[in-house]
Amino acid sequence: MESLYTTNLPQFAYTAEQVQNNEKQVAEQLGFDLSEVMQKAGAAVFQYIEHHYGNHRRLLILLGKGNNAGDGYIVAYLAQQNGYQVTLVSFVDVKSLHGDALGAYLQCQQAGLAVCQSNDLLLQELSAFDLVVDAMFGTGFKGELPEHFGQVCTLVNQHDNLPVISIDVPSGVNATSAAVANNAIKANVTITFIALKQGLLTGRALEHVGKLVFAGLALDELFRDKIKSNVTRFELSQLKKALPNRALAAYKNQLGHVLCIGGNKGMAGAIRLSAEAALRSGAGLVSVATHPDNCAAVLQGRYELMVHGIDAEHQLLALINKASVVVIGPGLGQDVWAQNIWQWMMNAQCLRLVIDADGLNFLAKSDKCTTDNLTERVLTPHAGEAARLLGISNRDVEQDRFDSALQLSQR
Ligand SMILES: NC(=O)C1=CN([C@@H]2O[C@H](COP(=O)(O)OP(=O)(O)OC[C@H]3O[C@@H](n4cnc5c(N)ncnc54)[C@H](O)[C@@H]3O)[C@@H](O)[C@H]2O)[C@@H](O)CC1
Ligand SMILES: [K+]
Repeated sequence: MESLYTTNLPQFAYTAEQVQNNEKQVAEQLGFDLSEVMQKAGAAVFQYIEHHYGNHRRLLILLGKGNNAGDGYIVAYLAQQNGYQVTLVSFVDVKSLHGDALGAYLQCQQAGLAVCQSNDLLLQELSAFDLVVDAMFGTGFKGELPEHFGQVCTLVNQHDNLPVISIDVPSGVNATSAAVANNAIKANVTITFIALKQGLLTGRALEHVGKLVFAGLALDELFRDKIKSNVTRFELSQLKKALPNRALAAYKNQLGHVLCIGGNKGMAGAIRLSAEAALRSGAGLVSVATHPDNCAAVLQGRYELMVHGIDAEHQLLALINKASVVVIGPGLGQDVWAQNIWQWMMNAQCLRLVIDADGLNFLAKSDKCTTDNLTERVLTPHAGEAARLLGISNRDVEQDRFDSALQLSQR
């Protein structure tokens, strides 16, 4: 039988809203209604279980009230039909189900599958199960988990040997912003449908997603062609393809010259690592401008580097004039030596500037960014540095990493 899922993830990612607002139209254009799409979603998850957890015969399926639960009911139905022992636990009154989720529930009911309401006794007995299917919340989730959902997620997370498959999105993860609710479930595998959700790709969400698997449900290609994505996912293999081929007769002066500025007294490591990374990723020439005390340490064992001790910032001029890309910040520090270099650089002309680490700290303290004359700038903040640059808390950044990145790019 044809595989209904793949571990080769698409390149483009979308918000939950983009998927919700467009899946119906895309499905209809292909001649499906959404209840058929739900059947396909359930079938893809069940096929994954059969292929990868086929000897895990006792399934616990945790259900909410929306269409994510609808997918869970379809998985339950298919598993029961194939001889699995299935226990369904709903955290809402099944009377509140409606639409396609209700249809999927009725399909289970007709097949004789009973649904338990969440009950403490059952939750104490997780060792009676081989696999948990998380169908509590999907793309509809925002904010914090209601307490009784959070309690069961915590319990499941504590059972290290109990694998969890999350349907579409791990419950408690916001599929758009990558914000993670308290007590969100930690999946071993998340099988996501139709289009990759951007919130599954970054930050703390990664710890909850586990292995990410994609099931296009036959809608993915049309969806991708019709809907513009604002988030592109890169894998190393794609980055390799993006690098131009080297001519056989190429020589180092034709392959770019990176200048790495940083490494204060006693902090040679970061600038050495960034310079070495530039060499390894293919730069023809790499120069380092660092504290004079670091020259020997930076050069040690990496004799391709051209290392310059900087006593006075004007010494940078000759180096910048030769560089095609300048990196400033790794191990730069915050003292007078570092400040002088930073100030000088902010008035210098260079085509491309990567600002990292202490460079970002200086940038956060500047009342205005004096690098406006530059044509290309790349900032590489972690969440803490991004928070400083935006004048917000780390938590605020983690609540929406995409929006934070967008705000930074617009400054
Ligand atoms: N037939 C369909 O529409 C299809 C739906 N799909 C599934 O449907 C999912 C989306 O379904 P829904 O839009 O119903 O949403 P969910 O099933 O993700 O969420 C259910 C409900 O939870 C509520 N909710 C959100 N945050 C909450 C919070 N913090 N506390 C309490 N309640 C909260 C929402 O208002 C929503 O009504 C997808 O993730 C996917 O699994 C797929 O099966 C494809 C087909
Ligand atoms: K889920």
